[in-house]
Amino acid sequence: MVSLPSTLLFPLTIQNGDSLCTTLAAVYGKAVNSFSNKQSKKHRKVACACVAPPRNWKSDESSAIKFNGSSKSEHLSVVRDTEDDSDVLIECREVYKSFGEKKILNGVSFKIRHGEAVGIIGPSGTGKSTVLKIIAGLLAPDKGEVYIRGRKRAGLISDEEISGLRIGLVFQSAALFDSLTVRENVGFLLYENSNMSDNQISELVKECLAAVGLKGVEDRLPSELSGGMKKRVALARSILYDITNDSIEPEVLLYDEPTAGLDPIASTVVEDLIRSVHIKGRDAVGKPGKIASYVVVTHQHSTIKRAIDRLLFLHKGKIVWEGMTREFTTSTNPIVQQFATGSLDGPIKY
Ligand SMILES: Nc1ncnc2c1ncn2[C@@H]1O[C@H](COP(=O)(O)OP(=O)(O)OP(=O)(O)O)[C@@H](O)[C@H]1O
Repeated sequence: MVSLPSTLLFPLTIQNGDSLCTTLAAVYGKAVNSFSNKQSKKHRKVACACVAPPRNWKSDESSAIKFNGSSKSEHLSVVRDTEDDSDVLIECREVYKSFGEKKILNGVSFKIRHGEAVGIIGPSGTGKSTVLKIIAGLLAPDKGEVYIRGRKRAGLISDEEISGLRIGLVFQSAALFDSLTVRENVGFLLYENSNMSDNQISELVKECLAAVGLKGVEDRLPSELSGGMKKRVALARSILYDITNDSIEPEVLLYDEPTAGLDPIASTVVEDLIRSVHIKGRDAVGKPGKIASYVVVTHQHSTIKRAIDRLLFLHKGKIVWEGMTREFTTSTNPIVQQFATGSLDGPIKY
């Protein structure tokens, strides 16, 4: 049973022409405009979050790096001594995905460990968002496996009875429901899926908004917010969880281009927020963050430098390079060099 309040669902690109709200509502299993009437608070299975019994973690190792055989890294700062995978939260093993005739992923393998801040970079259209959707269980791979805390996920997240790890996807577009207030947007899944009272949810929403530096906006509609504020609201929604649920599961957040379209200063704010809600950060009210690990898909250099410790470079359906962020600009890999400098000359052709 999964009742993850903060997990957002569905591809960024809505393929069938549905509005985002309609589509999200469909995923949540009800129409948005019935939201205010519904107070049944019944638990329901939603298409999200993930698998496996809790384990004990080793100490945090944000700079931990592990190779999967399909990629190379240079100048390793930290080499893990053994094959101890007890801190692996998510693993993609030889994942393939095509859309029709179009082969997108061609054997993608990597691991996300507890405490990590990982970035996925690479040319446009190379399948980065597709990887996030596969990790989130919104798309099933054609071939290959996804392991969540060591347990193989059979198909889509919605098909399975799962627990042990919450996975949240933060959309590039913020994906707020236009007709709902900020409070209703942030608390949406708790109103829908938890047994918490309205007052409890309201308090929690307030706390989460404060954690991302937003106060007094609960009654506003999304149309009354700036783009950067909307992103913060989306972030607040992603860190909200049911405090009455006894099982404390680690959470991995997946950010799809969180700073796209923002000015440099607004980008810095969002980058720092991403850091602040991580377990190694402190949020806007000084509390330690709750997010165990996160994965960011981005094209922005500032985001790579500021919010990411380890990078995976996706090209032609494979991870062709991985390494620590500081190795990115000094890499001798021609693909990485071309990407880092934005040069037209090199192996990446448009
Ligand atoms: N549901 C889908 N149906 C058909 N094609 C799809 C679908 N989702 C993605 N694609 C195609 O798969 C390819 C990879 O898309 P994806 O969004 O994962 O790339 P990306 O690396 O995130 O791109 P960008 O950096 O431009 O955001 C694109 O050619 C896209 O058109």
